[in-house]
This record gives sequence, C-alpha cells and structure tokens, in this order.
Amino acid sequence: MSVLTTEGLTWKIGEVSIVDNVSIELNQGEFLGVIGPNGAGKTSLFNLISGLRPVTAGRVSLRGEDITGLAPHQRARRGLGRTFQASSVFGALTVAENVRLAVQARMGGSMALWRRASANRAVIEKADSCLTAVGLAHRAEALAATLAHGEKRKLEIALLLAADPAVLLLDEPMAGVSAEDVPELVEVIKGLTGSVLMVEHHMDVILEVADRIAVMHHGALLACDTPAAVMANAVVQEAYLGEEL
Ligand SMILES: Nc1ncnc2c1ncn2[C@@H]1O[C@H](COP(=O)(O)OP(=O)(O)OP(=O)(O)O)[C@@H](O)[C@H]1O
Repeated sequence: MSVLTTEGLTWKIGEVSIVDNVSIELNQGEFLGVIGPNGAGKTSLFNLISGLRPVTAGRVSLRGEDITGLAPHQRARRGLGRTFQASSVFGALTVAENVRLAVQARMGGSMALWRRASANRAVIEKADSCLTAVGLAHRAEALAATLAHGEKRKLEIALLLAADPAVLLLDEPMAGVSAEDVPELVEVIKGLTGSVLMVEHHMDVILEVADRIAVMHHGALLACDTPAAVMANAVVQEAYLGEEL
C-alpha cells in the first residue's frame, strides 16, 4: 500500500522545469532511495513534498489524503517528517533537552496542567526511546554544541522520530560525516522502522539500505526500480556518464 504518492509533480522557474512531472509511490514500510547527479532536482522534489515550495502542477498525497495545498507544519502534523541538510539543533541545550522539546512540540495541547506530572514522564520516556533508537542515549546529558558531526546527524534523526512520523524524508543524512562515522550512521538508518524516502550521494549507502531506488536527472524521473535493476539500467548509466555510480 502506498503511504506517500506524488503524481505529475512539477516545479517550474520561468520556463525551466526544476522538477518535471515526477510520479513516485512510497509503499508502507519501504525504504526508497533518491539519487541523481548534482542539480538533478532531488532537494527540490523534497521541498515540494514537504511543502516548502508550492507546486506548479501535480499532487502529493499522504496516506490517501491530498496534501498538495497544505503548509509544511500541517503536513508535519499529518505525519510527514523531514530532516534538513542544515542543522536544526539548539547547541546550548543538552541532547536530551533538544529531544524533549521536540516531543513536547508534538504533544502540544495534551499537556494540560492537571496532568503535568504524567505528561512530563511521558515526554522523558519518549525522548529516551528516540535517543536509544539512534544510539545516543549515552550522550543524553552532553551539550548539543559539543557533539561530533556524526552524533549531530543522529540527534537530528532523533528529533525527527520524536514526532512519530508516518513518513520520514531524509535529505543527505551523511552530509559532512567523516568516513569512519558513516558505518555507524548507516546502522542507525537501517534500524529505522517506517516508510523512508532518502536523498543520498553515497551510492554504497543507498545500495545497502534501499528497497528501491528512484533516479532523477534534469528534474525528471529516469527510473524507479530495485537496486540491481537500476544499476543495470543503460539510461541511468548514460545519465551518470563521467560520474562514479
Ligand atoms: N530557488 C531556486 N531558484 C533558482 N534555481 C533553483 C532554485 N532551487 C533550485 N534551483 C536549481 O534547480 C536545480 C536543481 O536543484 P536541486 O538542489 O533540487 O538539485 P539536487 O539534485 O538536490 O542537487 P545536489 O545533489 O547538488 O544537492 C539546480 O540547477 C538548481 O540550481
């Protein structure tokens, strides 16, 4: 069953199609990787899906509901979670405080005064489970500013998990992470349950985690298939000519 669908998604600047008629389906529990040469339109596609840019044409549906006209925070509330390439972490707060804030933001109205104590417990427990899921529980009391790059990426994923998203959009989660920290982060990403759409430049990472791979080129979708089929696809190889696939 499809949990996230784009139909004919298009974003034009003037006459130039930055995202060109892209139709993809992310199935429940699936890990779909998005690859493509620099400037192919991957981040722009994410911006359309998360609502940061208005579409020129096409539709985005989340669990069968048309969300094309909704603002980013409305999509987030319906279960669309997104990490950003730019860091969204409060450096002066501890790791645990950062995640608790994210959990509280999610719980919002349910924090009525008379149930404050139990709500606080629920926030702390939820935050702890998010930190455990990304392997950061041992750093809970560290100031976020003191985290290494790879740890910061893990924290960003924990912040995403705090909202219990139905769909996770990961935009280059390995960006800026040193080579020796990549395997650990890959393990964290492999451990994510749920439906994931991930842009990533590291082909070896995509091949390790993705059930299917969508290939973009000049804004259009070239292929969307199993890793083996995509690697064997002559059109994909042509698009990557001169680049390492
Ligand atoms: N706001 C904008 N105004 C003008 N051009 C833009 C804008 N946003 C993106 N573009 C152009 O659209 C194209 C696609 O950009 P996008 O960042 O989506 O590609 P990408 O596949 O994510 O690239 P990369 O792999 O380098 O991150 C690029 O040529 C970029 O210069």
